[in-house]
Amino acid sequence: MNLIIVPRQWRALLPLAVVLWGLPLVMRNDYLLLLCNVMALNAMVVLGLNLLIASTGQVSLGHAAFYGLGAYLSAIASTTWQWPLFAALAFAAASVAVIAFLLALPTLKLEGHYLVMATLGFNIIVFICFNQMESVTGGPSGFSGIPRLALGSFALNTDLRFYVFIWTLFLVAFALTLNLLDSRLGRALKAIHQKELTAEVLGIPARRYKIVTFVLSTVYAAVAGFSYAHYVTFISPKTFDIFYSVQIVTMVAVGGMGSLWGGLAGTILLTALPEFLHHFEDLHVLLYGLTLMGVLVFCPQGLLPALKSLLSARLKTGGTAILRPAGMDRPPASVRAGRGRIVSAPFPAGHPAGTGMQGDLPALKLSDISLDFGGLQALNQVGFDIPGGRVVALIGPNGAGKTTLLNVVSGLLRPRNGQILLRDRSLIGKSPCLVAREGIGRTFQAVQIFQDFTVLDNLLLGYHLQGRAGFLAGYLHTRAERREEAVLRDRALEHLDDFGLAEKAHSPAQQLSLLEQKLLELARALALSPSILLLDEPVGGLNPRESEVLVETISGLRERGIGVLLVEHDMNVVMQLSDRIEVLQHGNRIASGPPREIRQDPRVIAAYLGTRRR
Ligand SMILES: Nc1ncnc2c1ncn2[C@@H]1O[C@H](COP(=O)(O)OP(=O)(O)OP(=O)(O)O)[C@@H](O)[C@H]1O
Repeated sequence: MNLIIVPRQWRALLPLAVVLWGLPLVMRNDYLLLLCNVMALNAMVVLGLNLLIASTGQVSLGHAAFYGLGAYLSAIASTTWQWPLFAALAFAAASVAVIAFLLALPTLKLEGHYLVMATLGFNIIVFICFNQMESVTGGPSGFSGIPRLALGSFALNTDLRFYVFIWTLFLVAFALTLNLLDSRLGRALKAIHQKELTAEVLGIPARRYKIVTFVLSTVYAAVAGFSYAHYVTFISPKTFDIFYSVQIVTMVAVGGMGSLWGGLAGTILLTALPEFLHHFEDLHVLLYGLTLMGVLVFCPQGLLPALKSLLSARLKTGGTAILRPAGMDRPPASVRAGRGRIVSAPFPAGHPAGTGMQGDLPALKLSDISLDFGGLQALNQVGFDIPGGRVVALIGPNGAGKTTLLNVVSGLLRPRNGQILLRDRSLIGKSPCLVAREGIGRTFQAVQIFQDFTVLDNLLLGYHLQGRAGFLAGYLHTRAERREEAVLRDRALEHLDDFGLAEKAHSPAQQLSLLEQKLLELARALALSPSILLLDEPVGGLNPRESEVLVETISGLRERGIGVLLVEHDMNVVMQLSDRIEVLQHGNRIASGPPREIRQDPRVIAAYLGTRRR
């Protein structure tokens, strides 16, 4: 096997393909062949559902309906309207995609499990339609006379031929899905799944991607439905009821939610199990239930992830696991040597990096921002400017409204009234994703690093906006997509080096010390090429020596013309870093001025400095 031309993510797929294609040579049993064909159809629907779960964390309880729509629409097009099979497939897939889009549009706007409810309801409605629209669907008696699949003049009219066709189709779909998840878009989708708001402030359009992924996942079901209809040549509503949707979700849950390989394992197990348990006659339902319960109780994360954790635990106890090296908590060598400051240009050419105007012209202008949480006035007509190349500190006692103001600026909260202008462009009403695109980067009070991503992948999320490759390029891993990814990786590695993190580029981010995580989060925000950076308690939790590293780094941002809005409780850091200090108390701006004035302002001393914990 030439590992150079086989993409990394496909390497495990090749042995699977060999096993699947070789199986009919040893398995000369028509019944088992039929069972394998059913397995492949289920695996196709599960693959689509797993793509949705892996990338957005959303679950659908309506995939049986999309499977059924694929089957019925292609049956009607090819039988009633006498369309060629290829046209029937295109019609069925496109119609399902449009229906899924219309369903996702209002549903995915809402947070939580509304998609589950909506798809459950949708499945019930579609099932009723299949039964009631007798003149079109044949009603409960079913739809017969569907033409068999054929590739040109080659009819797939035996179980064996269909086996080769459907498993090959599945392997292709599996390979393409692995490609997608391994691409820039796949990285963004996984980020949405884990921390949607963090993904949004990095400029990733979470809602759009969720809708596209949902639509794509239903197309897998439609293609499986098409294959099923033209394999069995007769369909009836019973096959596509809500129980099939539940069965599909169970296969995903048993295998491992969001794990493509786990989904395949779950499908094989749950398709084959009832057939083998039939030997136990009346006991088969009980045994099936016990097996399901056993898997879900002992491996709640699913079979494959459980197996993985078991193997890695074994490796660790055997002393072969990669352990965190001693001294990991110390700042990286480059940082210790004073290289924590950004020394090389982290901003690519052609991006508006550092276009915040230097001097005292405002890059960001906040006016009369007010916001209430129910009866609590968190911000009351707050307004000030942040010039490019300056650090403006926002201080105030706990609950003064500092984080709320950062959330308003970054689009996470919408103020009751007020205006936010970034170089004359209003940010009011813009989503966090659009605000990020306008050139506002931010870090969070509690570090928002994707713990199980590598350090490099975390940083690459900050470069998402600089990529152009879409879903199709991700699926096909086109040459342009690979080239673009390579450029972004080089850029990210260089940027990591500026922060002394290059050596750990391929380590999981959870292995980083707090200082390193904070540096990574800052590096990621800077990867957006922001003109304004919002920093929420950047030195919180760090010791004085570590704080120094960050102070030096933040101070260096001035040279780039980046305007910084710094929320910080550490007064030494505030006095050291800021060009101007804004003071909030109970959502009101009570003072503003250079550090030496604020230090002596009696209102500030009374409101904040006098009451702060020592
Ligand atoms: N989502 C929310 N819902 C209701 N009240 C909120 C919400 N977020 C913040 N608040 C309230 O708004 C006020 C301002 O909170 P905010 O977090 O902005 O304060 P802060 O100045 O950042 O405080 P700290 O220094 O402790 O982080 C507080 O009284 C807080 O309890």
